Amino acid sequence: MIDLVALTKTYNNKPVVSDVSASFARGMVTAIVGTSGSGKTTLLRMINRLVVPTSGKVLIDGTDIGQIPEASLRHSIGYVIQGNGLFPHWTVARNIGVVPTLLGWPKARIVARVNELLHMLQLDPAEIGQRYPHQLSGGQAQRVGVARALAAQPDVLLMDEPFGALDPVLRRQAQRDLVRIRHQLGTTVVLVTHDMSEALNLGAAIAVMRDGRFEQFGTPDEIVCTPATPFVAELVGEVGRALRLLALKPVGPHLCAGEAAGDPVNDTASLSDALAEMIWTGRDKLPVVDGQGRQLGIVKRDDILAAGRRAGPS
Ligand SMILES: Nc1ncnc2c1ncn2[C@@H]1O[C@H](COP(=O)(O)OP(=O)(O)OP(=O)(O)O)[C@@H](O)[C@H]1O
Repeated sequence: MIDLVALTKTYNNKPVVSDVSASFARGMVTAIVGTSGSGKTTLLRMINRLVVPTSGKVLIDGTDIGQIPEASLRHSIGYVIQGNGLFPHWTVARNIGVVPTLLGWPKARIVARVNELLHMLQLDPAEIGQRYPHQLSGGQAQRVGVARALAAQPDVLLMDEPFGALDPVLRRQAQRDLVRIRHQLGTTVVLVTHDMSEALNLGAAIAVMRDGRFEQFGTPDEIVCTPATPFVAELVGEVGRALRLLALKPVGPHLCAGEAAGDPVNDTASLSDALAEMIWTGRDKLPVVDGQGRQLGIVKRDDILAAGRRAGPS
């Protein structure tokens, strides 16, 4: 758990982060979203003390990070930035092993850890490990940057616009990597992005930042359905709100008994994916299966439409 307590940073008497208090849940992705200059990066960098707060504090699992020596703090928190920040004259393997090396891990353990991370990020250690950063594609370099941040098994991973330089296909892949990593490792992730769709897709909680403050801090559902201010509503976008909502909800809870023809959807697919499949194939119900391909029931178009409708009087 990360607690921000009245966290404030001023530069030249101008507040850049103003009196922010919030708790980010352990093992979850918290997304910080906002326009350029709203203070997202400054807030993120106060969590690993790359920026020292003017006042207030950050607690990680109850410990004030101001009390932890800087070197051990940085080593215990993974940090991923846009453009990956790899050392250009070092091989991929050496780049990934940098923090374990600084921590004095035995060589064999470092090699094993580097290989394990490359495998986890679906990169072939034999092929990629000995390359230099300029010999990698953008997507590969981004994955190596993530592997490096995870090398010393941090509990917390800070990510600052980590997917900003990737094309849309690689971006989706990298987002899926993040979901998998968090699931496998239970890492607490704080993700800075200016892209509300990315925040809604990845965040269990979302902080919408403006002028150094949190305008709203809530679940994706709350941000979409009950935006706290006109600014949040504008970021979410009035148009397409129903589809955003459907993208957040899985098919599973909307299952019902019955028969339907054609290709099935998975119960973990989103309602928006199920609806898109219905539109594309001209069906009004789809068979639903679980991860092992077992039939669970069907999902109906009318139920999906109802799930995307706003609650309360229209
Ligand atoms: N070291 C610094 N000295 C003075 N001002 C700074 C410093 N670092 C950041 N700022 C200012 O603080 C404000 C917030 O910057 P920050 O980088 O945190 O915003 P951001 O929301 O991450 O923006 P972006 O999305 O463009 O990266 C900006 O006005 C920036 O110019």
